[in-house]
Amino acid sequence: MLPFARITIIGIGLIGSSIARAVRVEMPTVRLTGYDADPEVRGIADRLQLFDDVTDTAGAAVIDADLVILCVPVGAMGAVAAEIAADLPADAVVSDVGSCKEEVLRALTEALPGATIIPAHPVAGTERSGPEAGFATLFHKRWCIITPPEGADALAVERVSEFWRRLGAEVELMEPGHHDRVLAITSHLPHLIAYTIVGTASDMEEVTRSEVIKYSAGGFRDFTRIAASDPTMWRDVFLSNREAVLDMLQRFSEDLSALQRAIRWGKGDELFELFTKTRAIRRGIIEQGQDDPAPDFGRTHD
Ligand SMILES: NC(=O)C1=CN([C@@H]2O[C@H](COP(=O)(O)OP(=O)(O)OC[C@H]3O[C@@H](n4cnc5c(N)ncnc54)[C@H](O)[C@@H]3O)[C@@H](O)[C@H]2O)C=CC1
Ligand SMILES: O=C(O)C(=O)Cc1ccc(O)cc1
Repeated sequence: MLPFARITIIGIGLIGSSIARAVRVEMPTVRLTGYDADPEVRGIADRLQLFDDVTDTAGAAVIDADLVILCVPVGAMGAVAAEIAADLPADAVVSDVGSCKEEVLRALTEALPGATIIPAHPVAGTERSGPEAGFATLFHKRWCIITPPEGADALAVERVSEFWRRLGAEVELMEPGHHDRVLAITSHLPHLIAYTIVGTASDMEEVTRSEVIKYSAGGFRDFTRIAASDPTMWRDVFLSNREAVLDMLQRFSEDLSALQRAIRWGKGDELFELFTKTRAIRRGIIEQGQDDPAPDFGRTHD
């Protein structure tokens, strides 16, 4: 049996449109409704026939939904939840796909007291955004972390888990605060570092900058892909997960200072030891089948 029959997606960007496409493939009998605050995005969603219905207001989109998934930047989650509050059916499950969970859960709970809220985070994406960037296989073999609030309805948690499994994801449950610390180091800090290094390179004098572009071999190119990620989305991530990101950043700066010292004093053995350890981590990731799918996905879905 299908976990949900009438699904509403609010925010039709990379993630919202990918969910819509995947639902069409994996659960074709589901009735899909979409809403986006941007009329141009609503027009594109109509043209691409991603939904059975695209509505002009958030309230109209949720009126008969049994699952509502908020796919907007994390800083907009609370406002969107407040917008749907009056029209949300009492038995609907509300979920989201935000990259940070603790503050989003607080915002959703405040805007929707008494609603069944089961947040989720598909750990899958690319640097691209908007409805045309999405694709149906985005979640295949990727983790989806469900972060239920304390005392959450077990059946609702299982229905949301089953929904994500049907889209091809592997589901894991996690406490929201723990999720935010894990993602701070595995996703948020790497993005911050990419934004910094590309920013530093672009601040160089004119002649060096053109050489940076000309000779951007592997390392720098990989950073520019990540640093091309959506500015609104990532501004919101850093403001929402402030504590955990600042904590990881502190540790990172200490480790960076240690490396700086090792280079200054010619401690090659320290450098070698670290690089050997990090190489093993990369190999471990590949063995688990979690190596970087994004660049290929991005290219084949242009
Ligand atoms: N981009 C990625 O790789 C991943 C993103 N996420 C999370 O998914 C969420 C969506 O991200 P993307 O799809 O990448 O962003 P996106 O920029 O592609 O799409 C966001 C959409 O939300 C709409 N929107 C913004 N404010 C709104 C509002 N108040 N009401 C209705 N619509 C509104 C925008 O018009 C836009 O179409 C974010 O919370 C992000 O943290 C999660 C996993 C991966
Ligand atoms: O494009 C990449 O490399 C990503 O890291 C995609 C991504 C961005 C944000 C998330 O919360 C999860 C995945």
